[in-house]
Amino acid sequence: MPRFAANLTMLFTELPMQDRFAAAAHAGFTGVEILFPYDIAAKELARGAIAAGVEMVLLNCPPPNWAGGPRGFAAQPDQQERFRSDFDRALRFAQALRATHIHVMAGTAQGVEAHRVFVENLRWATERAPHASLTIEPLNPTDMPGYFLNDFDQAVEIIAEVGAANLGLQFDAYHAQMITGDVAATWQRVAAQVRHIQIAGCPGRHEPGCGVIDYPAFFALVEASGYRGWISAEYEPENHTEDGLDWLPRR
Ligand SMILES: O=C(O)C(=O)[C@H](O)CO
Ligand SMILES: [Mg+2]
Repeated sequence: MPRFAANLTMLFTELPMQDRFAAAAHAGFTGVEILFPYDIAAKELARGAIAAGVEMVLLNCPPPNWAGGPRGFAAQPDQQERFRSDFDRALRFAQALRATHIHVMAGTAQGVEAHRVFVENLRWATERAPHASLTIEPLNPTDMPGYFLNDFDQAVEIIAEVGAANLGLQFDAYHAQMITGDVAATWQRVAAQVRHIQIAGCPGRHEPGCGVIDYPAFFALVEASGYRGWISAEYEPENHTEDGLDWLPRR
């Protein structure tokens, strides 16, 4: 059975960040992720995770914070210097938090030069942090217009081109359904590259129990593929987070 993590940027937002770790543990999650943790000192976050007994599974890189910033710039040709310094900051946070994965966000960009820069930045980052697991995640163009990485085949090609053992695919089932209309078939195509999974109901991006994705079937498929990583709940709760956790296995 895969392990389940709660995305603390989106779940338990009824509480201050420091209290979300314990709330996630109490609800039955054994891991947590925070999209952009950089507004809070890493030591403080690490204390919260340790006290609650949850593992830090993932953080995003760059940008520096969640409020109003762009969704990354690793594929933006004029931002390579900034990418490198912000990646180093993400690495320091990941080390302090003992985070399993760092999600490298491409940002809005298009064309051949963006592809070249993204590959170059990813090569640099995988060499800079040979012991870190880095991921890239296709985001659907309805929610994230103009985002460079918006297709699963494109992501698999980029991972192959970078050719680093510590770079893999972040498979968000919500985005997969939005992009391809068939999350199960997409999973079958790319499962070998997947390092991390995120889930939400589709459409709407609410609880995994609502919408067209059959999550019990998806979890069975994932398990049958031999996936042993995390599945992270990354959705906007319809109401109070605690009231919408019926989908979580083993509760
Ligand atoms: O949008 C998503 O699905 C993500 O996982 C991004 O990291 C959010 O910034
Ligand atoms: Mg996601």
